[in-house]
Amino acid sequence: MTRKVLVIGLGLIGGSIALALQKAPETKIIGYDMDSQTREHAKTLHIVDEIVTDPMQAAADVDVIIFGTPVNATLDWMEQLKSWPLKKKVLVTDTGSTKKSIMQKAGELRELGITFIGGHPMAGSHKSGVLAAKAHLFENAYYMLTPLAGEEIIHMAQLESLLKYTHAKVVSVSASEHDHMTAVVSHFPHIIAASLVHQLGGENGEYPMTRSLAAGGFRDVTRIASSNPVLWRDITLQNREELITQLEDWEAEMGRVKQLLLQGDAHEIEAYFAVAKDLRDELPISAGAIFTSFDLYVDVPDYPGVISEVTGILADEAISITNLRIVESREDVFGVLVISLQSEHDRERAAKCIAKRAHFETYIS
Ligand SMILES: NC(=O)C1=CN([C@@H]2O[C@H](COP(=O)(O)OP(=O)(O)OC[C@H]3O[C@@H](n4cnc5c(N)ncnc54)[C@H](O)[C@@H]3O)[C@@H](O)[C@H]2O)C=CC1
Ligand SMILES: O=C(O)C(=O)Cc1ccc(O)cc1
Repeated sequence: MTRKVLVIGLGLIGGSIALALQKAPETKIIGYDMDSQTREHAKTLHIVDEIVTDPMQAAADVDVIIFGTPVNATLDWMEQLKSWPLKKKVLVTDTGSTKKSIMQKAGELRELGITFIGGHPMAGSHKSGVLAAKAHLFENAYYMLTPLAGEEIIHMAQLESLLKYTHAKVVSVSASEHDHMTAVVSHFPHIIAASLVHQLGGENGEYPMTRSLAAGGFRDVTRIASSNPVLWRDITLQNREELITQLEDWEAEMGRVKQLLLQGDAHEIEAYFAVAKDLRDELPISAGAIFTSFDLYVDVPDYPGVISEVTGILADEAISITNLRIVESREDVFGVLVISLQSEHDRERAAKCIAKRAHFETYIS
């Protein structure tokens, strides 16, 4: 019997889940988004099998409902769900970055006999919208589930058997553990990134040239400030208690740094950076990497057209590139071209065909 899945919210995350689930056998993916252009794209790009304009009507006949909406919109939909005609065994989940408020609402749904298991794939990017959706977005990333206490094992198994098509690592945690951990590694860094950009904005009057100098490091640490503001408004509002604690800890930490600078003790300052370097260098790469990119470094000789030669080879082999940059223009005959690919598999294929057809050396950082 065909399993029917309704995805509400077809942006980066909802669209990527829908694409990943296209590989699930005997599964029909139905999609809804409040934005008509998104609905149109989802249909023409075959992200879903069917687009609907009335999610309530569609929900009556589906086995699984997945919310890919910003977290405040998800709360609104969950409220509406209470009065919808649904299949008795429907399984409802979400993809939101916060979990405490959502699971509180899930408790209300449980009282009405509706099963809701919170979900949060720990992968994504600063990009948003259906056109950024990718089937492999969640590969190897953690996918956190936050069941209500006493959730039936069979419901967990049903959800996991569907999510296996995302190729993510599914783990279960409580909603409060989730909101604490994500505040530290995801939500608070967004505030810091935005604040650094604000600080740069403040330079415009007296030192307008500063922004032209914002290169490598600044761009790395502020990439996430380019994310969808509506999404982050909702996330920070829903997780504001944890974020206030993070902010207080950060203020204390900055106080410590200020003291180090006031004292001007070279040894202590070096130790501060050394401890941070060691901790940063020990971070696992694949375990829950939030923004996964598969970079391939190519040593390319310095002659006109060499970059289009490499991209042409990849195009011939139908390998998509997500990013391309030159990290270092050396003064000798070789430069390093960094190509970001969509998956480990694509990176291996790219390395092989570049080596075979162009004889350039490739390596992974
Ligand atoms: N952006 C990221 O990297 C990640 C985001 N998330 C979570 O996934 C959810 C979706 O985020 P993204 O896909 O990044 O956002 P997005 O902005 O790419 O997509 C959201 C989609 O929801 C639609 N939408 C907004 N309000 C709606 C409503 N009331 N009813 C129906 N559709 C509505 C929008 O039109 C849009 O197509 C959020 O809850 C977010 O916290 C989770 C992991 C990573
Ligand atoms: O782009 C990045 O590095 C992100 O931070 C992506 C992201 C955004 C929201 C999440 O809940 C999880 C991951």
